[in-house]
Amino acid sequence: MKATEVPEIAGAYLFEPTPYADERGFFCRTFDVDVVRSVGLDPHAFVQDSVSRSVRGVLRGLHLRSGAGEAKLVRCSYGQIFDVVVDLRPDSPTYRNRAFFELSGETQKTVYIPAGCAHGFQALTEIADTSYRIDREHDPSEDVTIAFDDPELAIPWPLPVALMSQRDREAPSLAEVLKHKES
Ligand SMILES: Cc1cn([C@H]2C[C@H](O)[C@@H](COP(=O)(O)OP(=O)(O)O[C@H]3O[C@@H](C)C(=O)[C@@H](O)[C@H]3O)O2)c(=O)[nH]c1=O
Repeated sequence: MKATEVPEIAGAYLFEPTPYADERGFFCRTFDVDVVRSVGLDPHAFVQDSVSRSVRGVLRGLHLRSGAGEAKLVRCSYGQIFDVVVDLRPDSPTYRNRAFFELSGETQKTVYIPAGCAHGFQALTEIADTSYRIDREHDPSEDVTIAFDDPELAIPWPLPVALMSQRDREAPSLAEVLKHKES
């Protein structure tokens, strides 16, 4: 497994596994304590693993966590997603940068997203399963949502939006979220 820095987002990493393919399909390691530790992350920090299933065109996000935030490992375990990270840490050298990834069940790449960044994705295949590891227990009272179509962010979502949660549909703009954060 290879770990590389994500140039657009300070402290973010991309983990690329080496799949072993044969006539049955493939085998591939998706998490390796030694590799995670080699880039300075604590592999034992992760406390919850989750998966979401989405149908084609579903958009989830952009989500941010208030308080201490939440670092996460994100991987598309089946299908394909267009994945988006936005740096919203005011003290970061890459503040307000965006990064885009194509994650898929074929490559099994994992993105490490530092706390303080917003995250969202769109499902590109009929079914797309997205797996997470998070470093703090989920707490819905800390959920923050930013409009997926915020003009300042101008994210090039590849497909028309098929479905979104009510929370995501009603999300405020980035400017409103940042104003609230500062007050
Ligand atoms: C995210 C999450 C949700 N839930 C519950 C709450 C709710 O009843 C149900 C669905 O939650 P949501 O609608 O928030 O799920 P979803 O919109 O898929 O939220 C996810 O979006 C992507 C973009 C992320 O980055 C994730 O961290 C997470 O915020 O699952 C948990 O129990 N644990 C969790 O970690």
